[in-house]
This record gives sequence, C-alpha cells and structure tokens, in this order.
Amino acid sequence: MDLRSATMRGVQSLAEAGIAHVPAQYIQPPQTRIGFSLVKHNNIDIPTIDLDPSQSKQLVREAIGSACRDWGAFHVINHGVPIPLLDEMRSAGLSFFERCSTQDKLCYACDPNLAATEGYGSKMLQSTDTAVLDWRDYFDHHTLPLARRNPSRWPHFPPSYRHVVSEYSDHMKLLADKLLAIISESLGLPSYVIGDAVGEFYQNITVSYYPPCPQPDITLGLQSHSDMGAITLLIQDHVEGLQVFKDGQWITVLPSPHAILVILADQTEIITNGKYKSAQHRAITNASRARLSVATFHDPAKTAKISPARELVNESSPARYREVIYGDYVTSWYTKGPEGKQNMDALLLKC
Ligand SMILES: O=C(O)CCC(=O)C(=O)O
Ligand SMILES: [Fe+2]
Repeated sequence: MDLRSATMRGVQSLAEAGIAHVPAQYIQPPQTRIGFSLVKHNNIDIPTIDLDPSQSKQLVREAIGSACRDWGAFHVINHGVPIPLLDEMRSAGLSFFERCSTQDKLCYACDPNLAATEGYGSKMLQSTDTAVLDWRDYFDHHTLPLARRNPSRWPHFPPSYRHVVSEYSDHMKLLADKLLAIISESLGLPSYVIGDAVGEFYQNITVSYYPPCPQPDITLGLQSHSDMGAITLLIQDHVEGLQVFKDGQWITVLPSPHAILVILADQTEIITNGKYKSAQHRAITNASRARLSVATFHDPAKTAKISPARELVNESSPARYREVIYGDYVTSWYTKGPEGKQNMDALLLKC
C-alpha cells in the first residue's frame, strides 16, 4: 500500500496494512517516548468519588476539593448518567470505526486544513509543521449549544448512532453543570461562580480510536496536553492507555466501565486562580489491541473573557493569570501546539 495515501486515511489504514515500522512522522523524539519518564502501574490510582445522592454533600465537596487540588482529574461513580447509555456510546463509536468501510468513513471527513472542524479525521502533517503525528483517528461532533448540533453530519451507522450521541450530549451537560457547581462550593464559593464565569457551554464530543501500533515504545496515541476548555468528561473502553501526569510521574488511569473520568481543563485553572490545576494527560499505544475513548469537552464561547474569579483574588492571593479571550487562547493552542502546559505558562503573571 502507498503509505502516503494510507496516512490520508488515518492510522487505522496503516495498522490494517500490517506495517512492521511506523512512518517517520509518527516517531516521537526520545524525551516524549514512554520509556523516558517514570510510569507507575496499578499501585496508585486516581481518586474515585461517589456522587450517589445518599452521600454527605459536605464529604463529597471535600473529596472533590482534594482530588482537584492533588490530581486535576478523578473518577465519578453513581453520577446519574444511565450505564447502558455509556455502553451504547462506546459501542456506536466502535461500530463506526470497525464496521464502516473506509469509503463510508471518508464521507464524513473533516477539513484537514482547518482546526477543530466536525467529522472524521486523523492529525495531518501541515507543510510548515514539524510536530510528530498522533497514532489516533477520531470523530468530532459539535453538540451544544443546540444551534451547532446537526446530526446529519454524524455517522448514519449504526442506525441508533445519532440518537445515542444526542442523548449522551444532554446527559454530559447536566453532569458538567453539577460538577462545576460542586467544584465552586469546594472552594467556599456559591455554586454558580465557575459556571457563570464559563458561560453557556460549547460542547464537543470526540470519539478517539487508537488502532494497535507495531511500535508502541516510540509512538504516542495522543501527545501530552491539558484540555483547553473548562471541564472534560471522558469514558474509555477496557483497554488501558490513558495516563495522567502527577508529581513527575505518568500514572495509568485504569479502565472502570461504569465510571466517568472528570478532567479539569485550562479555563477552570484560570477561573480558580490556580487553586485547581488542569490535568496534563496523554494516551499511549499498544501492539495488540485497539482502544476507544469518548471525550466530552465543555468550553466557553470563543468571545468569553476568562480571568480569575474576583472572589478568589485579594491582597494575599493576587491574580496569577492574565485575562484571556477564549478564542485567542484556542488560536494560540493550535498555533503553538498542545505540548504539556506551555499555553497556560504563557498566561502566568509574575506575582
Ligand atoms: O483517549 C484518551 O483517553 C484521551 C483523549 C483526550 O485526552 C482528548 O481527546 O483530549
Ligand atoms: Fe485531553
């Protein structure tokens, strides 16, 4: 197979072509390879917080407060989202990637020259780009506000696909609202403070598909980054691959099929004036099993001005970040690339 045309069709075609060596554009430099930094397996896991209404609200606030401070990411269980819906969402995504023909998938191809367009894609090398490519294909859906939601742009297969994504989107929004309220309260603020600072949610749902990779030691499924919006809700299948960076180590997030992973994103770090940090995370590859995740991003409008909440700024705790227009932040993220937390570092004020 012509490797160039296979690359245009995403990494799944490369994997299915049975290559033994990945094309050069997918090879990570030594410092971002998985062998470079410490990886802890299974002996520490990120916190799990039970949101069942029978739990003490005060204890839940405290548990969320420490998870946000220490990790920037945590699992929630008894979150109110029907478990069958989580399974339906994973299985709809998997059917698109594994049961649709390449030709069918390409009907939904997003414009590779534009950032964050809706549809099916894989990171492409731009002519000026020196970034290493991720071993990942994806389908991005624009789901909220409702005016952005156009299910006719989403896969027609399996037949339930469009209905499942719409229902999933609605449930994720409710959960994101609830979590931002508890996160505000965990800082001693009224429940509306962070939600009001973010404003109306712009929600995107990205299904990521990581085919088996013949050289997992020198590739990444998704390079290290923090999410740029306010809060991300993620589910994964039973295959390990997601890692969160904590205290100088990469920690694998063990799959937990009924749980939803909450990832604090950059705008929440700014609004909380750095009291809570966005989580740096990445996805690694493996040689034998495909992996699927579904990330639901909740972002401010591009015109929203984001700055530390006034309630958290005072003489003893001055503002640590300058105000940013969210759209400018997104542009800089796509221009400089997501690597690590470099985009947040650019907003830090010298206190
Ligand atoms: O696949 C994963 O688990 C991570 C996905 C992710 O971090 C993202 O889409 O921003
Ligand atoms: Fe992410």
